[in-house]
Amino acid sequence: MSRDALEFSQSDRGFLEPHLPPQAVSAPASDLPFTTLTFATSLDSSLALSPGARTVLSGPQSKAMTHYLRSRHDGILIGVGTAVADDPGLNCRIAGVGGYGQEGLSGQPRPVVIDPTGRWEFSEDSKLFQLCREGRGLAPWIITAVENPSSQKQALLDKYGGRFMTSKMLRTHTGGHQVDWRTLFETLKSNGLESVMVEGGGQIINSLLSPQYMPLLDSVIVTIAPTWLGQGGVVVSPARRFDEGGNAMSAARLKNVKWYPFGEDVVLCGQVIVADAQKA
Ligand SMILES: NC(=O)c1ccc[n+]([C@@H]2O[C@H](COP(=O)([O-])OP(=O)(O)OC[C@H]3O[C@@H](n4cnc5c(N)ncnc54)[C@H](O)[C@@H]3O)[C@@H](O)[C@H]2O)c1
Ligand SMILES: Nc1nc(=O)c(N)c(NC[C@H](O)[C@H](O)[C@H](O)COP(=O)(O)O)[nH]1
Repeated sequence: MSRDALEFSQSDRGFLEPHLPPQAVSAPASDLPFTTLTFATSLDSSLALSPGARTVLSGPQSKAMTHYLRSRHDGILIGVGTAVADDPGLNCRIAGVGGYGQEGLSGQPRPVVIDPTGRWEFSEDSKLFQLCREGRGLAPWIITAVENPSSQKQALLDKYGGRFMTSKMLRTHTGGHQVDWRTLFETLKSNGLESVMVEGGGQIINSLLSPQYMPLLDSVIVTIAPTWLGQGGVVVSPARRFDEGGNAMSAARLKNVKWYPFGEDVVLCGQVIVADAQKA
């Protein structure tokens, strides 16, 4: 068994099962993948000390939980801010998956990176491609608005079995890009991803927690670490909502909530409450 493989107990798996994509029973036909929003946060709702900083929040048990979640999803989606800040591996290191005690790549999720302008300068040295070489992870699919991405990057993706997927994106009033999440998730499903976990970062999560897109989320699993990162961090805080009378209301709330302690952290599982008017 690989020395860096992580263990996650059967009893802990049992707790999480109701919040995960269905395993054996065939789910009703849908154009959408089962989508889980999952991230680790501080007590002041920060994901990281600053946008460019890789910040460890999860303790060993909840880190193993995140890797178990990775084994239970076909895809793992992040924004380019996270790719640039973290040089992430985005593979699954649970004992018994491909590359960690088993031949092949079974149980390894497909990394999906949202990079509208092609600013992720990845290379052979990026952790993700190192893992591909070691037979411990899949190459990424990069969702971009760039019509002709760099041929050097294209060649690297071709070499490891990744790809660019060009998607039309709207521009926001601040000059940013806005992917149509429904179309994107449908595309991921039609390319074979039956389930997707979204890991962050802040901009991606805040976007998905807008009224238009939150109906796309099937499950929410949040690790809360007993620490305050302080002001200036990358914060999960979706845009404020107002009712018909113009009064401020909460942006989103969970139902069917369960809390599980994992070491010093607590893991919150639930489903976003969606009003009838939000259902497409
Ligand atoms: N604690 C955790 O669980 C966790 C998880 C992920 C990332 N992080 C941290 O979060 C930080 C990065 O977060 P961030 O908010 O700066 O970056 P991000 O990962 O959310 O990426 C932001 C970029 O993604 C693209 N993007 C985001 N939303 C989009 C949308 N709706 N449509 C089209 N493109 C979109 C844009 O190019 C944007 O610049 C890093 O420090 C990372 O370490 C922490
Ligand atoms: N669950 C969780 N706890 C954390 O404390 C933390 N910082 C992240 N961050 C998620 C983000 O997506 C990171 O980029 C990947 O966690 C890096 O992934 P690797 O370990 O390199 O595979 N996620």
